[in-house]
Amino acid sequence: MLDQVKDSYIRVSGVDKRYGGSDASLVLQDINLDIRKGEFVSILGPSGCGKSTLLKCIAGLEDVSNGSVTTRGLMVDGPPEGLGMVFQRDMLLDWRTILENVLFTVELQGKASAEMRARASAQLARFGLGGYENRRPWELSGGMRQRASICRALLTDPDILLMDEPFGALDAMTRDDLNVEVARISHETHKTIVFITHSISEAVFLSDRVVILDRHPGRIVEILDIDLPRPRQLSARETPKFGHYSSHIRQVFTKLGIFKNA
Ligand SMILES: Nc1ncnc2c1ncn2[C@@H]1O[C@H](COP(=O)(O)OP(=O)(O)OP(=O)(O)O)[C@@H](O)[C@H]1O
Repeated sequence: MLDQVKDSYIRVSGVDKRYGGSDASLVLQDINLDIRKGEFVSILGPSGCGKSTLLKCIAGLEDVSNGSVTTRGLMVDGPPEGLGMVFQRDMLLDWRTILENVLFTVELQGKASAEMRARASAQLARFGLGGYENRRPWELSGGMRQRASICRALLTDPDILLMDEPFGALDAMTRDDLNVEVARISHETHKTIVFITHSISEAVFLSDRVVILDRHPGRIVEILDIDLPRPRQLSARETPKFGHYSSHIRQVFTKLGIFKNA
């Protein structure tokens, strides 16, 4: 039984999702996905295919219309314990300092303490933000802000991390830098991570498996295993195997009519 839960630490089973009434159009259709404990899974697909909706269903922020979602063997019917989220917009509050922002969620949960404060400071230092604790978000670059929001998500040491296109708004160099950071977190902490992205190379670089979605309605067309050694550095992107995975995904999107000029 324990192994079964480990192999389907997150289980999405026969999930359909419509927003609105039963005659509203399907956003997700028959999604089936088992994510193992400690696995890094990316959800890759075109705009509007339902990636964020799928993540919200896993996070218990949206109800499913059919099917079920479980985490650690328990039905999801609201945000589960031990789950951290990072969004595309960093959601930092301008009137709070960076340290106060990192502490915001634990404050809401009534768990703020001197120990949490010390942990938040240590976390910020680890993410290259030592000395910025008392700055306001608008004094930081986009990459630094996103680092702070990752610190906030990690503060209570959740073993599941859901990341909704966290680096989509960042420049390419900052994004590369944060990709390496996230790969490090995954490798060192063995958290179970579900990561939404539009970027093929980001998905291949980070993942153990890439889930490829089509749109209208959103459905899984392929789940690709990425067999590249870890820990991964950016140089992994120059290897033939990396090129093979990327070109395979491009071909899938071309066949689906999503890429016209591949
Ligand atoms: N709260 C909502 N109410 C009604 N429709 C919604 C809601 N949220 C999303 N949708 C619709 O569901 C579909 C999928 O949206 P979703 O944001 O999940 O896609 P996505 O793949 O994450 O898109 P993007 O990559 O552009 O962020 C879209 O047609 C969107 O308009």
